[in-house]
Amino acid sequence: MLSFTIFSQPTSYFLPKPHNFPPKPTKFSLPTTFIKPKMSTFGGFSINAQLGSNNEPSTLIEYVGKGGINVGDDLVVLIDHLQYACKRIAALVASPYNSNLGNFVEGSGNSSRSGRDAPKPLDIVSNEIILSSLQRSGKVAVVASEENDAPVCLADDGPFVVVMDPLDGSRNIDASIPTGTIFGIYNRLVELDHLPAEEKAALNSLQSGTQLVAAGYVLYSSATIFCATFGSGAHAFTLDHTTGDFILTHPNIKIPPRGQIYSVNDARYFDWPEGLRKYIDTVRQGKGKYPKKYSARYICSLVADFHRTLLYGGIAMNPRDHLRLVYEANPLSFVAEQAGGKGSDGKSRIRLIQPVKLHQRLPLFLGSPEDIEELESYEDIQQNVNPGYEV
Ligand SMILES: O=P(O)(O)OC[C@H]1O[C@](O)(COP(=O)(O)O)[C@@H](O)[C@@H]1O
Repeated sequence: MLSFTIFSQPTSYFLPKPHNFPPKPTKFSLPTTFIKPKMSTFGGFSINAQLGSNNEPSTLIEYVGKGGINVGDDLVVLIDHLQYACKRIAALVASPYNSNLGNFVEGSGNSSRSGRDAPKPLDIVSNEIILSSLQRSGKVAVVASEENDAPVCLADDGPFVVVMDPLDGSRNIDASIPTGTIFGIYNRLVELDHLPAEEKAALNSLQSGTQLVAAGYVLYSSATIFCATFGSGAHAFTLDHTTGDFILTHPNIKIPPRGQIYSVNDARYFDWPEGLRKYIDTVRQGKGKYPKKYSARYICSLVADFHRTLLYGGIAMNPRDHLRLVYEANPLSFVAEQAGGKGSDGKSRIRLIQPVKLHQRLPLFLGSPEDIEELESYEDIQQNVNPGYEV
């Protein structure tokens, strides 16, 4: 039985606001710091506000629309609704002292997960915010979310299927640690239209990662960043709080072919297999193919760890069966590949793994191509001892 509960949520979250948040100035004049676009450089990657032909910065919607890569009107409408939802989540995570959140009991919502995995209030609210935006877009037939046991049917004739983790990393939320939304977009499989609703929703959600039309993530951190691929490179847009627009700041991201950073929860060292221990021991000592000692960075928030890896290079990994193929590994692998990187489960390319169930978990290694290849050469890198950690 499919369930979709947005109408029973506190109305304050779901007032059908007109789609004009925040109001757009008629003529936007740029602060000079934007016109002289070089802002900073990290690891050889320069962050620029890209100016369009009218000398104004390109917004996400302009970029995907007719003035940019022109992904088609339906997808533009979907992305417009998605970015709106993500701005609402950004505002919520930045200011979570909303009394309505108290109405959500930890572990409530439409998910049977419990213990460490039980959804937090902000997980549930973020899920509802995105679901209601996608429903209003009229462009989405099915949404498969981490927060719902089964896929949710929206508009029967919607051209797209969305898979998502609405708010990853939320267990750190009370410490204001970065969180993120992950999404993937597929075409609806029209050849399945004749099937019963539940069956076609499930099959539409289990498409292979190679069929993704678009994918990305939104990082909620010191900046809110919408990073996406539509199959022609990976591009990131930073939320400009003065106008409410996502501005193209990182066009055509290229991950460094090799980084000097590994990102993993190494408290699990003694549960790791021999190959993974050996790899980490080797690069820590600067004895790998790249003869410099590696550094460790681990936020324990997948989007944040992946975003850093995309910009600085190296590997973000979780070697145990924890992260989800459909709405975490596949979308992030698509972005990684479009930036010249790799997404692997330690043995195979992620996007070639056929999903068999919605919440399927697997080891995940994302990052610089040379680092991933070197790590894979140790062969025995998937952690099979997975006792169910408490924190
Ligand atoms: O406990 P581990 O293995 O370090 O896992 C941490 C990972 O789990 C996550 O919190 C995701 O877990 P959930 O999908 O259960 O929310 C990631 O953000 C993070 O990378």
